[in-house]
Amino acid sequence: MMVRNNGRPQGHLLAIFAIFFVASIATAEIFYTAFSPVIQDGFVNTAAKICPVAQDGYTSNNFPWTHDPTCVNVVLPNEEGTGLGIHQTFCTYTNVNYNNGRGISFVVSPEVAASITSETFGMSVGGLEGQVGEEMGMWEVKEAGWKGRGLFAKKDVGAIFSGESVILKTPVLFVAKELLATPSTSRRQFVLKKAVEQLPRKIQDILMKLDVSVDGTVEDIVTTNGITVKWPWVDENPELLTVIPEAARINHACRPNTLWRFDDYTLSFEVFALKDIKPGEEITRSYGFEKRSSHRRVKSLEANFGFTCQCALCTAPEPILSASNDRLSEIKALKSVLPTDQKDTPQLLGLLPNLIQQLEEEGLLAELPMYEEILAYTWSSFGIEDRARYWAGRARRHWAVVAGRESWDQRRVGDLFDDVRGHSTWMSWEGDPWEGIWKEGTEISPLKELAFPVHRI
Ligand SMILES: C[S@@+](CC[C@H](N)C(=O)[O-])C[C@H]1O[C@@H](n2cnc3c(N)ncnc32)[C@H](O)[C@@H]1O
Repeated sequence: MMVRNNGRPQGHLLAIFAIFFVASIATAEIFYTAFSPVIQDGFVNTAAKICPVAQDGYTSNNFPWTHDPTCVNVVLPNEEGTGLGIHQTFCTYTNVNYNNGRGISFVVSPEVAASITSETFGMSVGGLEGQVGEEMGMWEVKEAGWKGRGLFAKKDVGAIFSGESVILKTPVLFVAKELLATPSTSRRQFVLKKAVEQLPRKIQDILMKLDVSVDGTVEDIVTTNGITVKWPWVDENPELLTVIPEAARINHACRPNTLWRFDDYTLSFEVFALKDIKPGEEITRSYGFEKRSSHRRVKSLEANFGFTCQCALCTAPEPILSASNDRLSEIKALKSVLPTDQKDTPQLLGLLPNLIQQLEEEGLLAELPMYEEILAYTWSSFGIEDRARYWAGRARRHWAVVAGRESWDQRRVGDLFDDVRGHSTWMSWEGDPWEGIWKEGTEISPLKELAFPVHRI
């Protein structure tokens, strides 16, 4: 039986290193992978209607779908990318009633479909919809020059504050990225078209009017507007492209004013403000590559998304671009010398304030709280209360934006902020924290940190 547990590990740390290394490791899950014993190939035999999907060890014909799945067998490229590999089945699964009649279609393997439980369907964010974004008059779709149309904060409402939700919707389409890599063009297009045709008419019309890049097929709509999410409920965590028509209008910026999160349990997709957005300002998100230098960023966006970036940074005058490139190099260099051995922890006091400052100046805000939190634990471990509290306060504020006000991350560092001396990291460093910290001929020095003002939070 698959166990779904969105809870995260509790407990404290001389957390500095744990955060570093554990943050990137996905929460371990026990995955239940089902295999559909009868796969009908919709392309070969379009009359075949039944494509049973195993659920919790039992087999049911169409749960929770309102249409019988339609499947195709395709050949995937092999792992080396040098030729064709194994055959794989992908099917269209639709629930036309999902989320108060918004509807939802998946074009995925039977294993992925089998991992979607009735619980997920019961937890849809239907109740919250209608309170966020469009319906609240927060934003509107308008012309955005070279970028086509875009999403803008409405002029006649106040600012959208950092952390505030801008869009909270369920996707209407999920497509396995693997399918898009197959050479079986007609089979691929067959199931993709089916997935749209089975959705409610209103959503079909909205989907088919989204921006396109090549030929206006459903595949083109999916690749132009889809956002990549990982599906953690089956082995190998396949990537799915998901289309949320409202979010699809958001243009790319290398220094965006929103971030998004996808809850793979409730299937809710939320776009939220990363910083305050003024009335009339364009709402942007990053499609990726934001840490690369300007030239490489533009090339990567062209290669992966087929457009030449016209965002504020990419079109900025040369001195601004080169200052940004310098900061990006500095950020990379600082990250590369961060200590990986616990005995070198004191070096963090010199390196992290510099890194945080560069990230802040560069507008790479999403990365701030992790480093601020590490710094807070470091000061706490050396028994310097005001500095531990200062950095914990900053980390807590930034986590509340980046991970959410109710997030575990925000609460975790909040524990330190609320009671530094009672925290498990307090005075946990054994020995003299200043020993070996000044390295002859290097800039690794805590002096920079000591120059940081300690504000009352
Ligand atoms: C997901 S859509 C965004 C909304 C789209 N502009 C529209 O009119 O619906 C992605 C497309 O918008 C355009 N676009 C998005 N961000 C851009 C940017 N920074 N510079 C130039 N074009 C951009 C590109 O044509 C891209 O293929």
